[in-house]
Amino acid sequence: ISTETTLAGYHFDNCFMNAAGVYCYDAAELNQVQASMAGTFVTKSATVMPRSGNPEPRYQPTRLGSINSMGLPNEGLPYYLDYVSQQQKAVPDKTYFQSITGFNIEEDEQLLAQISASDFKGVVELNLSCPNVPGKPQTGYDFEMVERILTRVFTVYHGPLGVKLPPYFDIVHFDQMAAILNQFPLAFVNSVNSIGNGLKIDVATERVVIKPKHGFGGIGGDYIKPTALANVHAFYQRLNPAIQIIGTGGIKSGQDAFEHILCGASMVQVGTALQKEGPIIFERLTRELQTSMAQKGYTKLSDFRGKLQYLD
Ligand SMILES: O=C(O)c1[nH]c(=O)[nH]c(=O)c1I
Repeated sequence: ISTETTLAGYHFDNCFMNAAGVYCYDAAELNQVQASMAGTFVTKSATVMPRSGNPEPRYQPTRLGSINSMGLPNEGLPYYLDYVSQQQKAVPDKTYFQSITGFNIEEDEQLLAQISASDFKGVVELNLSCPNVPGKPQTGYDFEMVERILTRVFTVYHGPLGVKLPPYFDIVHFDQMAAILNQFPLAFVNSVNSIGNGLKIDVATERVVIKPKHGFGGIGGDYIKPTALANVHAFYQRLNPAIQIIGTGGIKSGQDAFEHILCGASMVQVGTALQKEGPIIFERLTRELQTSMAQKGYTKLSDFRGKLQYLD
């Protein structure tokens, strides 16, 4: 029973990987995902200059998931390009993901120019959905801006590239975003990023649990799985089949991954649960997914990918 997959024309031995932001800040963390059963890794979203991010505490696990307002801390794109370049030489038969995010179109173009000038041979994940930089709106909710960004991006960059989207909650928004995304030769769409600007409260102290933004932060974990599944399936139904789906959100078991794939995902990313259990989680998730598949007589992901049935 195989959990291998293909994305952007590349083969991956396993369909599981980390979600950007989790276990991918530096070489110490990335090495652990690289050494795990994950099929590959994606780096922390990289910006033009290194960033220290928001004041701590800025991440809190909760009983049902997590809340974070990291504020885009990262070592800057050159750091990650160097790391990936090393891994391309050390472990050449794997394809890696570089996440990037600019503060405007010019920065997006600058980041992509840096990638083009490097020996990077992987897949770019353009993050359009960071909810935690004060004053920076979630680009994914500004449809005209998304169209302008993608028009510029595909004019200047010609390698495999996908976008990380925020969750949408309105059918008309799925229709409008799909109409924009279908205009571009995207390798994939990754749904979903955290549900932005949630609030977790410590009732004993009557205080919020993270410092930035009066305690407001992106929500991950069990809370967001129904929204994640809906976004995966909505785009799977609407997008040109050449644009694959990466499913992210609420995956903490093999069955959760099965559900994302049934909704149409070709790759699944793990955030909150990876943060809690560490990269060893990929062994359990892979085993559990294989068990789910075996119980249903499936031997490969394409046996059931996108085959969610309706009641009508
Ligand atoms: O606060 C962050 O760094 C962050 N946190 C998230 O939950 N999603 C994102 O895309 C980012 I860039």
